[in-house]
Amino acid sequence: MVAALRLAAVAWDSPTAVSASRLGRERASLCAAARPGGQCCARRGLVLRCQSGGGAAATAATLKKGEAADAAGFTVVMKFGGSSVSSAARMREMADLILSFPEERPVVVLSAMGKTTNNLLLVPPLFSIFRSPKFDFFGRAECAWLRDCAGRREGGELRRPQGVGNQRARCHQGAPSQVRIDFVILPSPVACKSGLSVPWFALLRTIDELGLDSSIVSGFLDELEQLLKGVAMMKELTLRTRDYLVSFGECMSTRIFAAYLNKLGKKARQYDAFDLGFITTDDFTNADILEATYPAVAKRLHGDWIDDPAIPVVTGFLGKGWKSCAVTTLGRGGSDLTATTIGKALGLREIQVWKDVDGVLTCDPNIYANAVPVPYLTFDEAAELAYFGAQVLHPQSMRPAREGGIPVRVKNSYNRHAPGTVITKTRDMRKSILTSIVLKSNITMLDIVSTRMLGQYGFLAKVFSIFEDLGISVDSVATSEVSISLTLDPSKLWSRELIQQELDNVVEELEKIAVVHLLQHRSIISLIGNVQRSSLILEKAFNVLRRNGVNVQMISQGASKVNISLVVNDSEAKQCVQALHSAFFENGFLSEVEEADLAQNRVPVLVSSNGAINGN
Ligand SMILES: Nc1ncnc2c1ncn2[C@@H]1O[C@H](COP(=O)(O)OP(=O)(O)O)[C@@H](O)[C@H]1O
Ligand SMILES: N[C@@H](CC(=O)OP(=O)(O)O)C(=O)O
Repeated sequence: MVAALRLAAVAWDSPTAVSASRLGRERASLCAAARPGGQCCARRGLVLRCQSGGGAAATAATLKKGEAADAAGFTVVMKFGGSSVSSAARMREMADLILSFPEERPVVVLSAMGKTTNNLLLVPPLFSIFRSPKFDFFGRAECAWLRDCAGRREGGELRRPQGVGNQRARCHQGAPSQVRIDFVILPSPVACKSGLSVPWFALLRTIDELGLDSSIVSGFLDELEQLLKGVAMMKELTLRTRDYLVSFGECMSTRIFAAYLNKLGKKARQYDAFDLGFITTDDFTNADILEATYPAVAKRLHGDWIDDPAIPVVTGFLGKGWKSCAVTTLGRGGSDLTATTIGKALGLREIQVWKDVDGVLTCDPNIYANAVPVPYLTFDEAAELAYFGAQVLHPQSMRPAREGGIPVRVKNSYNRHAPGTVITKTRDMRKSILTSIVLKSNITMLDIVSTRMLGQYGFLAKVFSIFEDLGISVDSVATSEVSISLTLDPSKLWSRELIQQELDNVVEELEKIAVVHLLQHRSIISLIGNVQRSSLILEKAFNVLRRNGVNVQMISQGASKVNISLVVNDSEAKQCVQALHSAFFENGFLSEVEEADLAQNRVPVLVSSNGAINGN
């Protein structure tokens, strides 16, 4: 397996930009030259072409910090999330932002525009409805409409074909799923009742407004339509097909942005991550990046730059399964991970992730508007924060940055002069108590009390082996000798679409050795902070919760020691976060503690990222 991976790392044959018209041909050659040694080379497509033949051993090792940057001229990764590139105006601003740092030589990583990924995931059920016998007429009308929009521009505006409104009315009369039908057959191509837009309308408008040629994406749109028809016909959307489907978002946004940079006279080259060298596990929708990725990416970007310098514009979120050779995705928000992987592969000075907020905040601004930016974080704090539900960073994204020792800067693309958050291996924790509060809702909790059929070791081991056998991951755990309380992440259950059945199985298995209480609609509130101050954090937190009449149902402090998790009822959770935020961040609590420390002549502890004590 190791040998196969090493070969796969260098066996990429990947022209820098694949014209849409080539895609059909590429797909036709699918895996025809199937891999005698297991190595493969990805091209766009539901099934990907594999390359036969030996291939040289990996020549490029992951480059040490600074080495590659010097040789290839790259200094930073600049990753722009969907919110930063949601329209033509935003793309213009991002191009301007990149060019406003002439001293930098960036590798650009882009997500899909706006909510494209969500919207793409919404389309297959719609197509299924339209292609069902009952709505066949509308199905055909819809396909014609899409073709019409893709192919035609009139006075700079996309026009829906005649009669769509009528069809909508008819549809309303007979449709059992009116809401869904509303969504697709909308009065205007870019807006609809639900507030969502069908992805490619916004995309075509963007191309138009940037003065680019729609041929950049027309091949993709044809392919997308074929794919959707296929899904509707098969009445099946596997995880593998889902990944392929959503990959269109990043493949198109990067092509548009690279074309726009080129139009501005700034030479850019588009890369699909699955062609660039991103090799992953075959866990569709949640793939892990394999080690072979680093040398492959470094070699390719480096080589291309030497041959013909151009700003690389890379698709975030995507990879290639090392066994299947199919397009994989890195989990929602995975473009952050793409960025840090490239940062580590090239040994860059800094990784910048540009968002729509002023950095990592003291809590989710959607829960509490008084949230303020956190200026510094350690990789451990950021990872814990992401893992426990802060949507701002992908949970795995800190790993490559930590391994490569490369600072990550979270910046606001809408407010570029705001300092943002700098994430590094260690930071001065002397004044730090609580850093951020994270809420993860809709958690399932299990209280498992031994019936003493097994000894202590046997009990714990058996409980965890049941979870392992059923492939369910556990988030937080609190144990005593004969009981365990633990929480399960709903997304990990939902992603496998077996929610209730799986829970029933777990409970049934556990009941063979324990009394089990299944508690749903719970939330985990994670207090990310300085573990050296955990007593102070807990004292303050419990005072606040008591005053608010909230009962904590489980407490857990992870081994990383930057996180204390409290489980409360879903219904109380938001109010708890707001109250905790006010108490810790808004009422001079920090100054009070500092004064108390000074009065007691206590020298605060200097702590590194993982809680190791450096001084006392
Ligand atoms: N602690 C937090 N700090 C900052 N943003 C947060 C936090 N928790 C949740 N968020 C949400 O994360 C969003 C940014 O992440 P994301 O949508 O993935 O950005 P992008 O798509 O630009 O990469 C913010 O708009 C905010 O609503
Ligand atoms: N487009 C993907 C990947 C991503 O990273 O997006 P964003 O950077 O906008 O969170 C998603 O929506 O999950």
